[in-house]
Order: sequence, then C-alpha cells, then structure tokens
Amino acid sequence: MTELIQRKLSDSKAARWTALAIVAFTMLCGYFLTDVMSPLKPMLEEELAWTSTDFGIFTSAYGWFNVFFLMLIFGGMILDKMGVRFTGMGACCLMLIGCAIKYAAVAGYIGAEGTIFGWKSQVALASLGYAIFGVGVEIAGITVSKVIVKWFKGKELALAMGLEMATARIGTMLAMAVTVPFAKYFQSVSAPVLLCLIMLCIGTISYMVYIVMDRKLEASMSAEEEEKEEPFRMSDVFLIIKNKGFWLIALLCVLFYSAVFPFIKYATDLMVNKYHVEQELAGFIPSLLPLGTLFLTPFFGNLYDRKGKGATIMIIGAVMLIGVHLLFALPILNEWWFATLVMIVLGIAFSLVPSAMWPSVPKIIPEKQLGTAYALIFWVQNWGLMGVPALIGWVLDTYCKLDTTNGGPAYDYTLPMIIFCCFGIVALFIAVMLKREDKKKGYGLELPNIKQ
Ligand SMILES: C[C@H](N)C(=O)N[C@@H](CCCCN)C(=O)O
Repeated sequence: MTELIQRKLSDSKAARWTALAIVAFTMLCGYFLTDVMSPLKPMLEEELAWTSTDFGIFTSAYGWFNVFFLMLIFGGMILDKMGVRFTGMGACCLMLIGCAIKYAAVAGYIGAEGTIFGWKSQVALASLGYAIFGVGVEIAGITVSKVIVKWFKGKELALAMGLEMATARIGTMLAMAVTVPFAKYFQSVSAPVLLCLIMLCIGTISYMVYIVMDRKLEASMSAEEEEKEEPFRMSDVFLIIKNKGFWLIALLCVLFYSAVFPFIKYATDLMVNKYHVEQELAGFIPSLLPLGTLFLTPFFGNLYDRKGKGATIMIIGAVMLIGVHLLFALPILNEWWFATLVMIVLGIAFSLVPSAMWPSVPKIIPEKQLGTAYALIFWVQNWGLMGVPALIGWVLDTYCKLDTTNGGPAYDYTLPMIIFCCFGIVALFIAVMLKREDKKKGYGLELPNIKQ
C-alpha cells in the first residue's frame, strides 16, 4: 500500500534556510542605509555646511511618518490583509524611493539652495527621503519577521530570527566601517549613499527571488492547511490590544531598546568624557557591541529553540542591562579596559533579550494577526527610539555640563546613565510580569520552539 505524504516546501531544510538567507540579505541592505550617514557627520559639516541641528533633524526623520502618521501600523494591517509578497515589495519600493530622494539631495541634484519651512532645502529633502525610507525599512522588518514565522514555526524559529538579526547587523557594521573610506576615496560625501542605492536594488531583486519561493511554498501547502487560515479582520486589532501578554512584550521592547540603541549614539562620547579614551579610538569600544551580537544572538536563539526558557532569558538580559548601566554610572575604575569589559557584557544582554523576545510573539499572537502585532510593537518601540536620544541630549545640556579649561564641551555622564539604568529596572519588572502571565495563560514561553 502506498501512502501519499504531502511535504510542504518549508519541511525542506535547504529551502527554508535559502529563503532566510534571501530575506536576511534584503534587511542587511536596509540596515546599511539606516546607519550610513552617522560616520559622515563631520564630512557633512565640512563639505555641505550642515550644523549639528541639521544632522539632528535629519536623524530624527527616520521615525516621523512611522510614529506620527501611524504608517507602521497601516503597514502591519496591509501585511496581514495582503500578505508578505505584496507588502515586502511595497516596502522595498519605499526604501528605494526614499534612498533615491536622499541621494539626490545629498549629491546636490535637488534642493541645493533655498529653504523649506525654515530648514535648508537640502536638509529638508534629505530628511523627507530618510523618512520615506524609514517607513520602508520598518515595514520590511515586520514583513521579514512574518516570513520567518511562515517557514520556521515549530522548527528553528529563534535561531532563524537570531541569524536574520545578525545578518542585518552586518549592514550596520559595514556602514560604520566602509562609509568614510569610501567617501574619501571618491572624494564625495554622497558616494556611500549611491552605494546604498545600488545595494538596495540588489536587495529588492533578492526579495523578488523570495517571492517565487513564497509562491512555491503556498502551492505545496495542503488545501486543508490553507483553509485553516482565516482572513484578517479589522476587529483583530482590538483582540491584539486587549491581550495583556502583547502589551508586556511591547513595553519590554520599548524599555529594553531605549536603553541600548540611544545609549549607542552617546557611547563614544561617554568613552571620551568618563574613560578619557582618545577621540579617534573612542568609537572602537562601542563597536564591539554589534560585533558580539553577530555571534551571540543566533547562539541564544538556538538555545531557546532547543531548551526553551524564553521568559527567563529575557529576565537575565534585563538584570545584565541594569548591572551594565549602573557600572557605567558609578565613579569607579575610569579605565578603558573596564569600559571594554562592561561593553562586552552589554553585548551579551543585547543578544539575550532580542533572541528570546521576537520569537516569543508568535506564541502569544495568532499567525494571521502577526503582522499587525509586530507593527504595533515596532510603533511603541519607535517612540522610545525617537524620544530617548532627545531626552538624553537635553539632560546633558541642562544638568551635566562641566567647566573646562580648553573651552571644548565636557559632560558628567552620571545622570544619563542612571536614566538608562532606570529603563532597565522597569524592563526587569515587566519581564517578571511576563513570566507570571505566561504561567497563568500557558503561552509556552518557557517551552522549546522545536516540536519533537
Ligand atoms: C529597529 C527595528 N524596529 C527593530 O526593532 N529591529 C530589531 C529586529 C526586529 C526583527 C526581529 N525579527 C533589531 O534588533 O534590530
């Protein structure tokens, strides 16, 4: 007797890891452009006469449309209604359009003279481009999360998410490492943005290849499986926001990421002011952080897949975060090697929490609502990513300025570090509540992701 066993495409190891590699590459290209302008700040000031305020306006533009126009939330709903193929391509197009506008502005093809709303036209147009790109890359982020759940649910879900984050962080590291030499080689501050545009085109082509795989995956799913998938309804949004577990994850996300991403923006300055590291070498110590997460995020993801303990991993990460910021705040061991050790511990914490947090969302929210749920979490997180750097900047200017003999600005970083530490304390409290909620509701956060 022959038994017909229908195998889904995602049951093939080669197929699902190939799908992951393709979409992770698209994210690498997106993360590259996200951070490409940071190392260029001095060149923008010298060559294009940008001020720090111009740079601040430009940097904050990333979140404008996502936060104030709720573009991310609409993106999540479109994702759940229209699927990963349509939304992913839409996100790639937005990234391309945004990057093209940004390049045209920085290269001086548009807005070279005059002002818009009192801002230099060039700054305003580059910001507009970055704001459009910000919508694209964030929607791409939630789409790729849903893609990974589609292929890896019940399998190596956390490892796959960890590898995707690690690949994306290569984009961040490339931005830090190659941008300035590239701009200097071509003697043009806009050359790295053009490189990003080319990379984004390749990233978009790579997503088109994924679309072909996605069609094949769906064709390989049994009719029964497809029928089980009910369509997304607007009322589902209320089901998500009524879910306590969802809010605990969203709060943990905004608190945790607010204590890491904005900290990185000030970390070089902290190394100079507190640990007396030379300006030229000061960026090296914070750069260890993304480097460490490259290896550790997939490692902890794999651990979560096989052994479980997701809620416990998040608690440990939050405890480490508190310890790190406390050590940076205390007036002890103001030595570069001590700062390096503490930064390595932060790298471990920054691998622990994301490796457990993102793969835990599908355990709390049904798959058909996942796009909207990830979008809502990103939206809450974007408030922190936008507001906290501004808060720390204001605190530094208002309360932490020191008198110097050489006339240059110097800061006492104790208060900002205490603020970061407080985010960690509240994050720990939320992580403990999440573990209790998991026990009550049986989400399975402490269980392995791989079903035997
Ligand atoms: C900045 C962005 N909103 C974000 O949170 N990115 C996360 C990765 C989230 C996707 C997980 N599949 C990050 O840690 O970079």
